[in-house]
Amino acid sequence: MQITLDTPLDMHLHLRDGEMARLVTPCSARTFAGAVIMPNLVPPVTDSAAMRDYAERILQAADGCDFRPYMTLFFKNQTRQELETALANPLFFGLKLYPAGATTNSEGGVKNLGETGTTLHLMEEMGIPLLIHGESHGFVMDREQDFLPVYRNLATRFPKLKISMEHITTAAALELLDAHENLHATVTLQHLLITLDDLAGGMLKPHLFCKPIAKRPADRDALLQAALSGHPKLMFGSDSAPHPIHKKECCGCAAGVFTAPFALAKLAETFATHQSLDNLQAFVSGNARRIYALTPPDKTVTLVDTPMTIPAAYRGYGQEIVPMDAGHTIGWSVA
Ligand SMILES: NC(=O)N[C@@H](CC(=O)O)C(=O)O
Repeated sequence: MQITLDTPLDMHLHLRDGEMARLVTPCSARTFAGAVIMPNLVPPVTDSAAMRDYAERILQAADGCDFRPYMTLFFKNQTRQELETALANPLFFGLKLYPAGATTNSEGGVKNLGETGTTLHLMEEMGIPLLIHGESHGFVMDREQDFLPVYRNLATRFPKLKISMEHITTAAALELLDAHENLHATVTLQHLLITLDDLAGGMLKPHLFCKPIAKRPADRDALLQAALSGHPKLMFGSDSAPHPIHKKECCGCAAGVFTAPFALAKLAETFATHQSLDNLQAFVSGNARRIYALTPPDKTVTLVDTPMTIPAAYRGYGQEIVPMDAGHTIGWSVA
């Protein structure tokens, strides 16, 4: 069995910077035609000059692969002038809003959502998508669910604003997605496959720890069914988020799961296992292209049902990252 995918897109990706970016960027650029690049560097990418320079470093790190970084700015109540300057860069994609402290490097995020209205009005008027890390500061298993009223409120107040609920993890978020025309969502590989049990039900698995945390079987099953069915508002966004091994295998494990190098192969295996390969194209590209009218570089990737073993670690440029399912064999690989 095999499948050829056109212009695969990763709609939520962390490439970091410096040596780490040099190691991980080719892992995505080899198989994806483009990816939405998250701005949570230290310091975060808040203005157009920093965004332009970061895009340049990513393109250099992509090592000759045809790969379009769709760049985001870290939401900071940007002004009209700042948004216009960003829009002048053809690689600019949207603004990513982090509630302050919700996840890795988000300390400078939004403290008071009530103060975001002016920028959101401008974004609506200018057609700039809003990407949100939708978690409250409550109990960890309820953070996404607690945030859903915020999505509802924003979707209603700004009906022309394209809002993406990033890396959704609950059946409740899926329901909300269907209730508002202007809501869209990304979902990761790990949230289609694992629950809290896989992470913490037995021995603690740091390489499965991310934000939002994996939820209940019913949530995982609902997300998987939606992806397998090619749900038209659901897009693949790996949230592949590399951390060096010493920040994962330690006391105080950083949140983030690294999946980029084999995400498409694992998705192909998953969709094939559920006789849903026909819907993979929509999930990994078609939906995103339609929702955002994207024209990524032409690129096709053929996946075959030839097994591959996920490496124990990815090493280079003085970095070492342990991926999800390190050392496991999966049934599919890139041809
Ligand atoms: N997903 C994560 O657990 N971590 C991401 C940030 C994020 O997307 O939440 C990271 O940058 O490490």
